[in-house]
Order: sequence, then C-alpha cells, then structure tokens
Amino acid sequence: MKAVIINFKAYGEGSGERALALAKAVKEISEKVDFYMAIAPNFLDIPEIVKSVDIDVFAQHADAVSYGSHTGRITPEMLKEKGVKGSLINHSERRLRLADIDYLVSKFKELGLTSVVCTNNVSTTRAAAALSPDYVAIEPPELIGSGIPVSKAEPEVVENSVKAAKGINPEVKVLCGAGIATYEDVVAAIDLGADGVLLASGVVKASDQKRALEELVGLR
Ligand SMILES: O=C[C@H](O)COP(=O)(O)O
Repeated sequence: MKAVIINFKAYGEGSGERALALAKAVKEISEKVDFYMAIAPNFLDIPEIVKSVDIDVFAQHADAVSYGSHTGRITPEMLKEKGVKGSLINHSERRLRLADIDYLVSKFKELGLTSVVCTNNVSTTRAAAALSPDYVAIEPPELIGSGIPVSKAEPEVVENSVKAAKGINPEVKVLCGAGIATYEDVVAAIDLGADGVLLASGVVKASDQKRALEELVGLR
C-alpha cells in the first residue's frame, strides 16, 4: 500500500488541541482510502495522540543515544515506550551525522521501530539506502514548504532516487516530499516509482485541513 505521512513539524496549526483534531481527521480519512496514512506530531503531543487516536504515530526526530547522562535528548527507547511506530531521521530541518543515522537505523531495527531516513539528493539517498532503513524520503530542501511539488518540479530527482535506492536495496521503500499538496502531486510521485509521500504544509497550513486531506488522497 502506498504511504502518506504527514509531518506536523512545529507548526502552531498542528500543535496541542489542533494536533489532536488533525490526527483524528487523518484517521477518519485513512479509513476511506487505499493509502497507508500516518502522522508525525511534535514530541509533546505524541502521548495524548497515541492514547486517543488509532493511527500510526511517528516522531519527527530521535537522538543517537541510549538512556543515560544526556540532557535534552530523546532516545529511541523513549519513543518505543511511548508507543510510537517509528521516526523521521535526518530531516532537512534536523540533520544528523552519518554515524548517528547508522546508529538510529540499527537501534530502530532492534526495537522494532520503523525508520524513515530523509535525504536531499540522489547521492545521499543511495548512502541512506545502504543502511537499510524501512524508508528513505527524498526531499530537495529548496522545495520544502514552497508549494511547488517535487514530483512535478524535479521528477528526475525522484525517479533517480528510486532507482538508486532500489539498486542498493530493493527492500527499502522510497518516499518523496517537498511541496506535495494535491492528489495529482501524489499520483505523479507514484508514477515516478515512489512508494508514497511525506508532506507537511499542504495539509497542516491549509485553511481547511480536512478539505486539504480529502484533496490530497483523491476524495474530492
Ligand atoms: O517533512 C515534510 C517535508 O519537509 C515537506 O514539507 P512540505 O510538505 O511543507 O513541503
């Protein structure tokens, strides 16, 4: 099943009570379509959403450390304890070192968490795929939040990332993201070989989030 993962980022429109409402809207829509839909709210909203909404919840980041003397860190074990499905790793707005990405992908496997490693171009997608995460998500940073969909503006980046990742490890699923907002954008991504999309502003910043969700998955 193709995946649609919605990152709430640190947007006010996807925080607190609004995060909970949006999570419920995503859950409701997910029951009407043939997409795997999941969300990535901020850390503070995760426990409440996990408790109240039956949907896969991802963190937006994890730190490459285990329990111990670290201040202000979120370890994979903590995420596991809170009932999250997995996490974005190395998002463009929260980059990590290669060794940290490697640590997290391995630790996630050990804990049964799903890893979504974000990348910015074909070469980094190839490098990320070599670590055998569950997903890589190719997102050209300049298109993030631009409203210009990567699947239309830079189709070759998506297509070549899919080829590069599958060439290294056919098991790795490839998402694309940046500027995705409509069903047409999603279909374009899938036509380029992507296993789904990772998006944020097209839904979270929309004046009518539910309507934006419906448009995204082809219900309108
Ligand atoms: O995690 C999501 C990506 O950074 C894409 O963001 P965007 O949909 O606002 O362009």
